[in-house]
Amino acid sequence: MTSLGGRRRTSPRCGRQVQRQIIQSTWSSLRTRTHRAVRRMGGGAKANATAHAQWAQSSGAVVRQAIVDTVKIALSDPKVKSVVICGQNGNFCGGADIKEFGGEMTGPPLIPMIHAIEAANKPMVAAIEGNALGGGLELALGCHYRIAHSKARLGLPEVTLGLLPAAGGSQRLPRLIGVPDALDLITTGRIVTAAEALRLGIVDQVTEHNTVDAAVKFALSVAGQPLDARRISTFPCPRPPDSDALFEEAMRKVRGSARGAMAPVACVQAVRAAATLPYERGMEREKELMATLFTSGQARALQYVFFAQRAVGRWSMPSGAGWDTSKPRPVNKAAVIGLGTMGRGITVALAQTGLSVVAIETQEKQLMEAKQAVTSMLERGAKRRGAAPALDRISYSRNIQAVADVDLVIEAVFEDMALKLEVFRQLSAFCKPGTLLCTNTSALDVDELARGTPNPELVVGMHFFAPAHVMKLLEVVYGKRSSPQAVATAMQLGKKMGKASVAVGNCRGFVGNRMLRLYVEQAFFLLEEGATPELVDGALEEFGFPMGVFRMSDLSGLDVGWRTRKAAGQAQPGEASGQSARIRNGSRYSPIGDLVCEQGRFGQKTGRGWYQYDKPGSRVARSDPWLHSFLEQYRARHGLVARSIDRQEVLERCLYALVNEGFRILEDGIAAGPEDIDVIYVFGYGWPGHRGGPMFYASTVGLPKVLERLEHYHQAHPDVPDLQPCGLLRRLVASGSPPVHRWREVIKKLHSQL
Ligand SMILES: CCCCCC/C=C/CC(=O)SCCNC(=O)CCNC(=O)[C@H](O)C(C)(C)COP(=O)(O)OP(=O)(O)OC[C@H]1O[C@@H](n2cnc3c(N)ncnc32)[C@H](O)[C@@H]1OP(=O)(O)O
Repeated sequence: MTSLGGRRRTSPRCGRQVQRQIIQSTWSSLRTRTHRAVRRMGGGAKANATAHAQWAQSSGAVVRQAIVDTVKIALSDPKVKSVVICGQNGNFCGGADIKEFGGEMTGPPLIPMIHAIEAANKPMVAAIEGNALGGGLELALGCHYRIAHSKARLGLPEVTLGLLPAAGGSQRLPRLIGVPDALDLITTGRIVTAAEALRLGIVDQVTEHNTVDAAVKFALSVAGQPLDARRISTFPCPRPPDSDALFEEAMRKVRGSARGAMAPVACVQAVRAAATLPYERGMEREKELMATLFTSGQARALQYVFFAQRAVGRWSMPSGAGWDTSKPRPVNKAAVIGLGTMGRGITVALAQTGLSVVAIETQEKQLMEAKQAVTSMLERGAKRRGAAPALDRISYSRNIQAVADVDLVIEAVFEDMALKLEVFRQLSAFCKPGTLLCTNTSALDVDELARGTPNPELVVGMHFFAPAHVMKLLEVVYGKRSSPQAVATAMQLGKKMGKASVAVGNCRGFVGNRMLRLYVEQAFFLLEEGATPELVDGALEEFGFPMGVFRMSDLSGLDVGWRTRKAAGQAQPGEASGQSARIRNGSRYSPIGDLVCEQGRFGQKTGRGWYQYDKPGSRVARSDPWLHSFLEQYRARHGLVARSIDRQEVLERCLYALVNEGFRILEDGIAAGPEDIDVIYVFGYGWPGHRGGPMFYASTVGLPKVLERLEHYHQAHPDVPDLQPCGLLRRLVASGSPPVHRWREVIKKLHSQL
């Protein structure tokens, strides 16, 4: 048996040898070690040489070369009976280095390397600790056996990067675990635990102990046994009897869930090739499909989102404080105040994270209902994950004094400033010193709330999205006086809850809702000018949103925005006609949404909204003749002449207005960079990931074009000041429209000149 570091040990039990190949799968930090290892190998590798290597294009070539060489040596050495391939530092291999995808491929190609491993005449065993993802799992699938640690995670997440598993993964996985499960994993990129991998048949054994030792023991036990039945590429692909229907259903599902996204469709096509073609032809199809995806704009956009998601973790505040200078406080116990829909979801999310939670609701009946709802949400989640529900982590109380020993409170009462101020006053009296006070609000002023407490530095906003235990986005809103430590604590808690957490400044609507207002407003204006909800929604859904603006409004309830507009003094009762009915503070305003609400049409919950539904609560939207004649009468009353509007105009008006506000947000320093806005939109507002978020999208359209179209629409609608192109957009265009990752430099310069 050969050990790490080039020392050779002989198995005391059988005297046979196992070659261990170390694949280094962490990304940049170990490059130097990679090079050292390469030099060692270059200096005359022996059969027992260790390859510390990295799965990356630049050094990935080195890894592949090392694997090819070492496997060759191991196979030709009669003393070596079996080979174990493992990672280093507890990690098998997380897959390719995404940053290197644009570069030239050098070194031995991956596919022949995996084929050589599979064709080996000695048992090749993958010892999987940590992650085996993407190319990492494809390598493991080329091995004859896979032994995983119980904490390992396995998956083919390529689809989330706009790709498909193109090193044989799309052809081997269905042969190994069958078409339905392979389709699920490959089209969703879902990552599975070792236990699920064992149940699915991806791994042969799971160990709680040292994985490499277990794999070595296993490798020795199978040395000399025939391998023909272990080469996955030679397996016939099990074909379900109704496979045509299965693939059609899979195609319908991916087309419905990721509208316009190419990768999930290509994944279905690749698995279909595995099920219908001999392996070699399937591999050709896999290659063909990957060739289209690899250089596509969609793959670039999704890979941008991957890095943007990580970039938002490196948050900063205008003061310069940020993730690298602010230490979060430990949070072991938290309280949630108010157990409506949001409070319940937040309670579930906290309990699932492993925190002790005190859930407080003053009304007995509501408390009982909430307890029941939270319990069933936790039970459903636990069943899905195959874990025990975290019921005993939650205690329920009607008394706000139960917050006395918590480290952090999330207030989730009704969106009413007076009510929230009163809750914060009580919290300040009952919490122990230093308790962080968070408000779950989608629009209220965090500074005003903070001013009402003796310790404003402990106050931050945590804007969750409904349902809070499911939606991935969290806006962490810092006020003028929030301490960096308070922000760091909220950001870390968000990360622990598995949220894409984005730190943003305090302004009306924060980032997401501030931009959304402009998007919705343009949709209303388009209705006034001649569009229908169907036309607007059709254009937006074709663009890739899961729901257009009107369908989404029906789902979330029209009354929510109406209440906000009434509170802001915008919505006024009655059907006044004439120009003044459509002007607020000197700017164009559309009362269409208010008038629809006055009819008691609040969307799905009332069975009527922008569409009609079979009954209240039903989800299938049907075109509503009432709405169309309402629009005609409205236009007639206001002297508006309907004109023909095409989908292009719908997209430009709605999306560029939203993007323009994004530039204003960057200019105001409410978001630190375009990545923050893009992550908020992709994870919280259904912006299609394959378009990369609104700011990335603007860069792909071309900033000069966005500027020109905004100027055009502003000229056509001078009463809509929001359409006036933002100064930052002009500045970026004047500086040659740099790529999105360089916008921060321009923004920094702009801020330094203010
Ligand atoms: C023409 C055919 C060519 C075929 C070539 C072969 C193709 C193979 C396909 C693939 O393998 S695609 C890649 C598949 N793998 C993944 O998608 C995994 C992505 N990574 C993750 O899921 C996670 O990072 C992790 C591995 C589970 C680790 O999670 P953890 O929370 O511990 O760390 P992070 O904060 O996510 O990442 C740390 C650090 O590393 C960077 N990074 C992570 N993965 C990659 C990667 N695949 N490529 C480049 N860089 C990666 C990440 O950006 C972080 O760095 P930062 O500087 O802090 O941003």
